[in-house]
Amino acid sequence: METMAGRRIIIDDTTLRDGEQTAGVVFSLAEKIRIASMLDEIGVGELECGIPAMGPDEQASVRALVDLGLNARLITWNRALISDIQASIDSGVKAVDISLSVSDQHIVHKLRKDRAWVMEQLRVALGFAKANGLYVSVGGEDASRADLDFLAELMSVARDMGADRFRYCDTLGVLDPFTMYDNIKFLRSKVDLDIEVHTHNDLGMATANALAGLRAGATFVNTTVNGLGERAGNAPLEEVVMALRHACGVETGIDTRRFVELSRYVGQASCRPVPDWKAVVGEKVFSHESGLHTDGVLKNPLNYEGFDPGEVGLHRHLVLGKHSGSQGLIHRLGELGIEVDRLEAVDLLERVRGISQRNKRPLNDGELLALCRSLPRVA
Ligand SMILES: CC(=O)SCCNC(=O)CCNC(=O)[C@H](O)C(C)(C)COP(=O)(O)OP(=O)(O)OC[C@H]1O[C@@H](n2cnc3c(N)ncnc32)[C@H](O)[C@@H]1OP(=O)(O)O
Ligand SMILES: O=C(O)CCC(=O)C(=O)O
Repeated sequence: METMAGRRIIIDDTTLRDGEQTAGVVFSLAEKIRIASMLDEIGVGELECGIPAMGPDEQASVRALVDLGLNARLITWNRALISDIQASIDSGVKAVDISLSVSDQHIVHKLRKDRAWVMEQLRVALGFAKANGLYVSVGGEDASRADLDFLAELMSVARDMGADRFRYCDTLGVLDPFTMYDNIKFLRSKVDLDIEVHTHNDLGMATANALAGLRAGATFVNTTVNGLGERAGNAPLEEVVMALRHACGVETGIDTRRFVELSRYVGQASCRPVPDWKAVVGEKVFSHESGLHTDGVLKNPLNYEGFDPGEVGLHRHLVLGKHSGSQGLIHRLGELGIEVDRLEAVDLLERVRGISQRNKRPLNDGELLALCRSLPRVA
């Protein structure tokens, strides 16, 4: 398997397009501007920012984003229709994703057309976009269920017509990372055209599949903040970037220290609060209660933390509850100004467990202090 060392990976974040397609999610223009600005400030290279074909409101919001003059390239989603691409041009973007259904399932049962029709639409739409000087990603919708030879043929036509890249979509999130790797490897071996991977999380493998696609040679990857997106969502920005750093040794140039701020803001704007246990940005993913873990973290955080919480803007929390051990209790009491020895801690621990089990939660400092008053020399 190839290593990724030294590879340049470009993130195309689609929070404002696929993220907003989450059933029931709507961003106001002010929210879109703030999200786009934050993504730009932390160094995300490209933002898929809307669908001008939807009409005047969407066009106006895309135009407002263009007017911000961000460093990030703005790209819009389009069907392979001249009218969609014209709406994007009118909205001021210089880059478009031109989407075509590429699986026979979609071609026959959704579009009710055939492969020749898809090829012809590609020629017409791509020809129009390139004649207008646009940067083009050709989006292969449902690529993961498509015939690979047909995909290679379509990519080859797209490349010859000047397409800048091909977007390989696991639209329904049905791939596993091994198949993803093989498919991207195959397409890379057949056609010299950059590949962008777009992965969904229906089987919980969006991040893994995104990484597999990149490892196989894709250079662009789609993400959304918090993994928002159709159904079970897309590959989360924060997971992809941190996994690239810590599992693959690849730096994207993104300032990860604002991930939590960004995540909380998008959670609020989308009315989809972030679960405490959400990988990378959940409030409690650096909380430790278990005795052996707490002891290990106190000795050296790397014993039980894959990376420093500060890397993403989080803080570590050590809590005392049912699973605690004496070292964690001694440490916390020490912070509260109470010195206890191991024997006293073991005795107190029994009562800590009892309170935690009765209340189904960790203890707060008031409860701890009250417990300590039962110690003869503290009372
Ligand atoms: C996988 C993805 O996420 S792709 C992005 C999908 N995003 C969205 O749908 C959100 C925004 N969508 C919209 O605002 C609207 O759906 C529009 C403006 C795109 C189209 O609206 P309408 O014309 O009213 O059609 P409607 O939404 O019902 O779509 C159905 C039609 O689109 C056709 N269609 C679907 N995909 C495509 C495509 N890639 N290219 C061309 N036509 C397509 C269907 O075959 C169907 O055509 P038919 O009515 O002739 O059978
Ligand atoms: O660009 C495309 O073709 C479709 C992108 C998409 O959102 C998907 O396939 O899930």
